[in-house]
Amino acid sequence: MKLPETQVAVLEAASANEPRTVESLSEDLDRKPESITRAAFELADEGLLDVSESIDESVSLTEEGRTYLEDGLPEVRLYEAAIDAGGDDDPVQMGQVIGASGLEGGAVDIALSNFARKGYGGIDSGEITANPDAGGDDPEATALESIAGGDADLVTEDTLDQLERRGLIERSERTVRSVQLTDEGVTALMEGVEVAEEVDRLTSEMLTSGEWRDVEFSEYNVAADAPEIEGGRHHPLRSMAERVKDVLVGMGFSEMQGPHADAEFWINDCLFMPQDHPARTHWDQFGLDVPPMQDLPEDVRERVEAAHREGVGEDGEGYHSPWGEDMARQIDLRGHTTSLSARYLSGIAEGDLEPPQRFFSIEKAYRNDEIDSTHLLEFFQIEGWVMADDLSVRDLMGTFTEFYEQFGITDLRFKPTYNPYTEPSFELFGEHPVTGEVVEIGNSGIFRPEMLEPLDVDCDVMAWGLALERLMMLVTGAEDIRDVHGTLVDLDYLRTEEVRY
Ligand SMILES: N[C@@H](Cc1ccccc1)C(=O)O
Repeated sequence: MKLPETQVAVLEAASANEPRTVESLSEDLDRKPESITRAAFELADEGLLDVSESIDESVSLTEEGRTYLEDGLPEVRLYEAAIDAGGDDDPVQMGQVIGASGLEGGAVDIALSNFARKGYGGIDSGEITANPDAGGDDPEATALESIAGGDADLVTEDTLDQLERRGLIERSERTVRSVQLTDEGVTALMEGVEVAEEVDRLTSEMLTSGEWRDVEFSEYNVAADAPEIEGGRHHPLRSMAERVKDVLVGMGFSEMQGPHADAEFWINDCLFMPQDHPARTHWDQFGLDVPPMQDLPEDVRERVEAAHREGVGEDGEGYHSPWGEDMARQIDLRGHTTSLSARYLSGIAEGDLEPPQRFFSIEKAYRNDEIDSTHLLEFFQIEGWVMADDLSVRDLMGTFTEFYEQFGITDLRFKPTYNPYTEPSFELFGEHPVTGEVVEIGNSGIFRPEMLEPLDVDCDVMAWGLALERLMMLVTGAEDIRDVHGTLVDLDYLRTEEVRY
């Protein structure tokens, strides 16, 4: 009889007297379990082998379980501390016993609830008593040791259930396949089996040489186990950015581009932010230790300086605050992408622009913020502006309503705010779908003449900076930004998050 190579190997390694697992064959024959499984099923189809399946349950300690294995269960530590303090004779102060036990934080609550459940003693008005008869081996502690030592079968089902409820162990099931020779298989082996030339994929060489005519092709077994393959894919936040881009392009906007590290001139000075403005100290903007920006357009620089010193228009006052070129040329990581808007409005990016114009960017901004559930040190800002002859706050609100509707967000709220470069200014808020909390999602306004005139723009410009991550939180219901973006994100989330469209 002629059989493909792997089938011959499996047949020869299988025994008629005792089942052998696919894993052990895979090790002995140095072939992948999935090819052994495939060969085994093919041999079973031929009647040469029996394949049997059983479920193997494995138990392992979770991180918390391992901690308790080392340090002792919290309730046992509490009990021991209570006994040491004489709690088996008279009630003792709880604070004192907890202190002596060395338990801290959440472990204290865990200790107290299990202490009561296990009848280790009583707790009453801040005092604790220990039941002297309760000492001895704690079955859960013993079970943790057995499981760690690979003897999970010594542990009773009840204890396993209890440990699983406490989150101290993880149980997983897996199918174990074993093979055994049938009588027909034994006969075939005695009569002799040979390796047949069989291929599992067609190559271009086979096609050109004509060899494909003479070989035998193995059949596909779509039921065979195969390793999971994680293909590359876009980060969910990147997909969200792409979607926002599509929406804005659909609304007639063009994309802006520009440097992440830029002169403070474009980040702050053009935005009529005085050089002694608190946001310019390095507390929330990252300054870079690099040579200053050389090429600032001289005419724009002069007009910006004049706006800062004397103001703009007849009633202009300016800040009269110190203004120096050194600071304007200093390079920072941009704290907002409004630096791009300043570059585009000034004409240095695309030349002079005639109204109407619409521009956007979805790019990173960097701030030295305190990291928490809604802040990272860098985030994606959805920057945008519209230039036209006559714009009002209604246009701004209408644009936001239309934009956010495309993401199913219809309950926008607006709150007046202050920006040095816009008047009036509005913050935007949306409701978080899970927590119901009202979350800030952006900031906006109509650029002031003190910003526009030095940039030589003589019509209206409304503008905004929205946070992509916050939009993502409202769309996905994520409650912590760190679950979506950054080093703490769960890989499974990145692999399996559905594409939202
Ligand atoms: N630069 C502002 C956003 C903004 C842009 C344009 C106009 C008004 C506000 C921020 O980072 O919060």
